[in-house]
Amino acid sequence: MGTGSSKNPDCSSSHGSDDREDQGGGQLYVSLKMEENSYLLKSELIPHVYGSVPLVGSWDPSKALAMERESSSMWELSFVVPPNHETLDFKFLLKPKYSNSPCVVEEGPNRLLTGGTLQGDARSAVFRLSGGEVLLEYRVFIKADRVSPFDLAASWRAYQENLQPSTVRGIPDVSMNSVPESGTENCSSASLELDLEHYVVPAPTTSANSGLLYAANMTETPRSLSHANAFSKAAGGASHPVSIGVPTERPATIKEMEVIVPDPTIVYSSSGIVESKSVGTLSSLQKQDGQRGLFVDRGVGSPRLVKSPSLTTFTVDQNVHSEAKNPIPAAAGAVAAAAVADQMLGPKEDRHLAIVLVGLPARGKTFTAAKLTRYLRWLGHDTKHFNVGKYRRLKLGTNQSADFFRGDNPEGIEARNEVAALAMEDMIAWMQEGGQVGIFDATNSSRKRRNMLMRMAEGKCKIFFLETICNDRQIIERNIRLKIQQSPDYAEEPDFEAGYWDFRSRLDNYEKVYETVEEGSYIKMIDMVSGHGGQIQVNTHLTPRPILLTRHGESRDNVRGRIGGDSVLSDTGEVYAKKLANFVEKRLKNERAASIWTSTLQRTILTANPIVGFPKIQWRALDEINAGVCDGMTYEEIKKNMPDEYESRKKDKLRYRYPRGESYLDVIQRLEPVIIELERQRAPVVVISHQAVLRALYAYFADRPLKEIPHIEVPLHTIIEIQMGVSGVQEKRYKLM
Ligand SMILES: O=P(O)(O)OC[C@H]1O[C@@](CO)(OP(=O)(O)O)[C@@H](O)[C@@H]1O
Repeated sequence: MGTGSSKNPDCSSSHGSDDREDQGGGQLYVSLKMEENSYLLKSELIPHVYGSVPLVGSWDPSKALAMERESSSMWELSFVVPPNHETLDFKFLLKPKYSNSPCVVEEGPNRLLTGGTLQGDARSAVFRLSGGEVLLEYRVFIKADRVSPFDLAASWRAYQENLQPSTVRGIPDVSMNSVPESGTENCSSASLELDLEHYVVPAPTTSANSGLLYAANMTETPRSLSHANAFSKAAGGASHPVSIGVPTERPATIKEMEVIVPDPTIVYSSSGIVESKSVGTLSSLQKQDGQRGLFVDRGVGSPRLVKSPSLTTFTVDQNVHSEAKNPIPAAAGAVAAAAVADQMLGPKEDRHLAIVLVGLPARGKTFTAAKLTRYLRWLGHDTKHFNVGKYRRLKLGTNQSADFFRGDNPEGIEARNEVAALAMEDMIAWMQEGGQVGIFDATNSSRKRRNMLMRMAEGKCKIFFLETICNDRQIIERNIRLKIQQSPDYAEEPDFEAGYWDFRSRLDNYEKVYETVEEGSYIKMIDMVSGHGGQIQVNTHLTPRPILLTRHGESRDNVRGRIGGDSVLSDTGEVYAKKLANFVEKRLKNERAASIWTSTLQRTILTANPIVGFPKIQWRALDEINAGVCDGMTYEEIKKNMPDEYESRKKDKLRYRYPRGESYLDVIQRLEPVIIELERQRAPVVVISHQAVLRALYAYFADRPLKEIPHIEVPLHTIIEIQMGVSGVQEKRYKLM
């Protein structure tokens, strides 16, 4: 996301020790303030900061950063730098906000900021106006605090949401160098500039950055509330449409979980074979933990599924599936439920499925629901996420105290049931219009509430419960803190502690009446402490890590315009391979582990060749779309010799299947194990693959609609960095050549 505000120094030189310092994580949050002493002289000129690094204009006054008025006499500018930032030389200047003249630079030498500390005295800033006759003086203050990535992310989100100063745990908004200067390079040398920011190119507007930040944001806008006019009325009695700009909500988080899935679609056998009927793939469970070097997967399945040796926590709901013998292999709730959904969508009359979340607050329900929604949509199921909290806030406002959630507060219970019923009605109405999978996101923590939902679903859709149980105090604590920072329920609570204790007491109220699911069909996701009891690790974790997607270097077939094939790299492609190795070395230099995934085709393997120091894994699932009888032809040749095929593909590129080859839909299906594995990885992964495959993978992370997949731009010699973490999914693109 480019939070770094100053250029990174060459860490291989004398800055090595700073590197170590940085490992504690976090950034330096620097706040510069100027106080006007000359009250008599209110100037139209706005204080700005300009200085030696691009963040502050590289000494170009027209690019100086404007300070914001904090109070009638105080001006403020805050920004974030790495703790080991290079020395920043800067000065204050005065100029109008939207013009560069007049422009008055402060008197005296440059100011120096090193390690977040201002060198020398924080002397006043003195400006000479009106030909030197008038002196304007400001007192200068500087403060630097180390802040955690969570706080930064929260602050940045607040900034993006509000586009105005907000305060998140006392941290005002962050100024960021979001579009660093980019440049292209034509030289044939394979080395890269030390500063990778040099290669950043803007991501497309529909990229992963565009709207994925708040999970509850993406949920359905309550239609029942707008239809029933249950919401706002203007003073004159005229009704207003329900505002879509409702307060937003961050997903709570789960660090890692075990999924216990009484899943009718996955057949388990003790031989370690897993068959997922949802995708028709058959893959062997293979254990290769700690493996280094080249591993060749000749099948399309996951090369790295970890099987649990323990059955102790495996719970099977007999209502759902009485034959399951083994716990499932590593798979997220999202994936398991996708398989369930697939199976349940068989007969025509059963083509609607409600997945009802169950769990105490701060157990990661919204996060799970958002992931499920994304995954099911990517698989092609029409899926919607209904968040009951959003309904509650729209109908009842955001300022409900903990008392509202008491189990012995009949009005509170009634109001909460009412909004839950409204959301369920909306969900069922949407299904009756053709919607397939509805994800119903609320605590649904009592049997009575769940009975109500089951009754409403009767004859209309299948229903199963997905319970998220988390007993890890640390994870819960972290989720609670995120909730206070990010939930609209506490947006108007300036006092973090007050919000914290209110939410704690809300949680107590829920805990007193919570009833775990024992009825109907259900899946339980039970927390898991890594390494305890041989439990399965699944992919629903939030360890921030980048996934780097790139096509192979240009191939000889690319040069000739031939599709498919298995040719080697062109000269340009070879240069890219070297540059990529250089890039990977720099980008991942601070990572303890990472892996390089390629297809089984030469052009990706050769592209990965110069990369050293990381294990490489070949996946057949990452091979390019199989062009069948057209393999090796140019598009022109296909048009000339097989005009009907050419036209059919043009008409429906997503569904078109090359004779004896594949369609994009086929590619998406075979990528399922890759997605599961990518989600599960805790370390960075570099995926070197092909145009069609990367379109499908990218679409999953960027949440792009199915129909767009065959047309997504995935240029050669460009790296798409996807950041997966608590703050959602973000994207950055580097163009190396
Ligand atoms: O679906 P379209 O747009 O044809 O793109 C897929 C094509 O991209 C190509 C290049 O044209 O992939 P690749 O990057 O592997 O070389 C073809 O091999 C492949 O058939």
